[in-house]
Amino acid sequence: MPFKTVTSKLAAQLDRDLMGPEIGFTLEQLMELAGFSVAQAVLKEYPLAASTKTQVLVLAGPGNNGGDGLVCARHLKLFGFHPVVYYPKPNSKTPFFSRLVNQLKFFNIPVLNVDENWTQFLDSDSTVCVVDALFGFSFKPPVREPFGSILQQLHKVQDRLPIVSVDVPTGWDVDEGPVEPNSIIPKVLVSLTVPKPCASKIDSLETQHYVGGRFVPAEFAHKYKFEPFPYENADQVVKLSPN
Ligand SMILES: NC(=O)C1=CN([C@@H]2O[C@H](COP(=O)(O)OP(=O)(O)OC[C@H]3O[C@@H](n4cnc5c(N)ncnc54)[C@H](OP(=O)(O)O)[C@@H]3O)[C@@H](O)[C@H]2O)[C@@H](O)CC1
Ligand SMILES: [K+]
Repeated sequence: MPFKTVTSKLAAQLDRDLMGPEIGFTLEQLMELAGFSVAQAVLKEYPLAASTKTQVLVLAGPGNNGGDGLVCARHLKLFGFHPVVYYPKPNSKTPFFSRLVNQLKFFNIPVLNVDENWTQFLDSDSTVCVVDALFGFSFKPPVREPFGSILQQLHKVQDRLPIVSVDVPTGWDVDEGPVEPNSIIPKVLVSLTVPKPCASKIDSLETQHYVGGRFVPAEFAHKYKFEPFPYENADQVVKLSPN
């Protein structure tokens, strides 16, 4: 399905618009829907009935992309998966993020800190997939540590352990795509609200492309010059390619 994209600059403006005084969404509301939609994409791609594996490794970054990952982990648990979260640089700017972490503890979901051994979960015998919620549309290369080393590890295992990237494959230039030679190639990309330009660089033979974050009416989509996506029923994601 052909799709329009919005640049990183426009995506940030769209976000501010949704959370501005006129429309009035809160970050918490949008993040809940964003994380919920990523969990739905995981379930659609890796149905529990098709495998004996249930473990999912969620890598959460320091910004809102990481927050989507924290929410996603909670919904994955409700769906029947066993998520483990690696959260090396907790967001300390707002208490909301520590509340999301408390919710994970409430759900008995392990949250590993920077010093803990997260690479033990890069094991395709027990792990279904890795959710890449490290960076989204505000990422500016080059990547700083510890995230550079994390990406190197992911690059090494990506042929045997599928990566599900949230909004933007981490390390990709949001507008240009995979500019670094060792960029990760996700098996699934879940664009949020509307794909960013890097999504047009994915190879549909390698990467299944979904859009999620079902939170704008048609008029708002038209203001940002894209068509609403053909979500079915109560689905929070729609597959754009291959279809
Ligand atoms: N409307 C929507 O669609 C919604 C979108 N949502 C989600 O929000 C995402 C955008 O979130 P965001 O703006 O917080 O930025 P994000 O990409 O998480 O990264 C910022 C962090 O990364 C850091 N950082 C940057 N570059 C770095 C580097 N090279 N190396 C290391 N660190 C680096 C930077 O640190 P700083 O530079 O500030 O020190 C900061 O801490 C979006 O993609 C979507 O997933 C939903 O939650 C809500 C509704
Ligand atoms: K990401």
